[in-house]
Amino acid sequence: MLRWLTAGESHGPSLVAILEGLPAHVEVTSSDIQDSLARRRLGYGRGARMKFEQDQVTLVGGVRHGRTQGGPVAIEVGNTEWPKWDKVMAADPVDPEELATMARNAPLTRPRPGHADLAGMQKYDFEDARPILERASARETAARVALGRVASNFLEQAVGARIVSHVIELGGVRAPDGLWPQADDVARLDEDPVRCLDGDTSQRMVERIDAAHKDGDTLGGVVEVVVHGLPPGLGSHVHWDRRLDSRLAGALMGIQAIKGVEVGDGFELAATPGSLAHDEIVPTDEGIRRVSGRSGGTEGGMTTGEVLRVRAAMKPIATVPRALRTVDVATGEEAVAHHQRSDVCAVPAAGIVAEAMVALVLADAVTEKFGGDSVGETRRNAESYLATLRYR
Ligand SMILES: Cc1cc2nc3c(=O)[nH]c(=O)nc-3n(C[C@H](O)[C@H](O)[C@H](O)COP(=O)(O)O)c2cc1C
Ligand SMILES: C=C(O[C@@H]1CC(C(=O)O)=C[C@@H](OP(=O)(O)O)[C@H]1O)C(=O)O
Repeated sequence: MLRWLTAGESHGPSLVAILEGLPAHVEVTSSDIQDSLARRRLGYGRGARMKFEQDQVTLVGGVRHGRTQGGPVAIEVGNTEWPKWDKVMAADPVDPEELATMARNAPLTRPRPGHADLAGMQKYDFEDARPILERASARETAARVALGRVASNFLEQAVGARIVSHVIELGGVRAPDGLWPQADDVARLDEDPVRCLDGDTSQRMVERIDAAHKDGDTLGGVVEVVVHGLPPGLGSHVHWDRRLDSRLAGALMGIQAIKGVEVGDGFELAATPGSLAHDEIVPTDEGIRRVSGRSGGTEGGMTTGEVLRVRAAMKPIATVPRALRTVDVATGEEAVAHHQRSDVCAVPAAGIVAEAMVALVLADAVTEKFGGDSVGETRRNAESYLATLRYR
């Protein structure tokens, strides 16, 4: 079983993340993690902060000479903007007179609709939205992507599975149906401004972002995560919380701003007759296969061994430049929501975060099915399972 946690605030000194339960000998380096974090910063429509801030990775524990040791992996993602926030976000008390002179520390009393601000202030008893928004911010997804890279190295080394995501819809512009990336398409997708496989659609998505930016508006969209090379039988039909689709859906819904998840053709299947909705099973030279991939590679809460495909729908960025109405909680009067800067659209980045969440769920399912205290042992267990499958 894998366990993982993140801690840290958006403008704190760093984010920290711990992953426990991985076997020894998973090859991973700080530069692998740095590469994955750089991918999360990509994407047309992200705000100024993505350009001036850097992620500084330190592997604090669990890895020696490029390999895991079997203990918890601890990663720190430092934030180069910290010196500007060292008083406002200090852990220890700061002289209130000094704080009072800092514009950055002015209480945020006009909660932004679509954010955790108001419900968080009510729940945690704060008159200032700062302590809420600092932890609610999607800055935290950097820590998840760092852990996700360790998990995805494990998946590739243990069972040969490879993960790739792409943007299939952005601001209402939709890519043609049926386009799925191969694992080797990652570099090409990373070069596209919106990580879309289809060049014409990508161009229209970029134009839509430009129009929204000009209008003081923001956009959402849909990402799809595709995993090649998974064995059949990860997850289980026997109980709701062991079903892989349930675990994937929970993990994806746990990403900031994700409002819907589909497995395979998801909602479209609900409108399709049964004769056309399922993936027929046929004998082939490579063994028993499905003729289509509508189910998204799971049946009965288990992987089928076909391509896994899950989608996540992201709502538009909530800090809308064209100010939304709110209430100033200091006065009780009508007001407009706080806005300093924000992304116009972060759908491409959400795809990278979704890859990380899928990697963590699958790595957990692989350790559960195959066990192993070294990655070699996990691999041997997986190979022996595959070799003895009666129906393949
Ligand atoms: C990668 C990523 C980047 C985001 N960037 C912003 C942003 O710049 N501004 C903003 O208002 N919300 C941004 N969000 C969404 C917020 O973090 C916030 O959590 C969300 O709007 C609240 O949604 P929830 O109700 O699903 O938690 C981003 C989300 C993700 C996944
Ligand atoms: C910092 C990151 O994303 C931030 C997520 C975010 C939000 O409200 O979620 C708001 C923006 O931050 P700020 O309000 O400070 O401009 C984004 O830049 C990041 O992804 O590393």
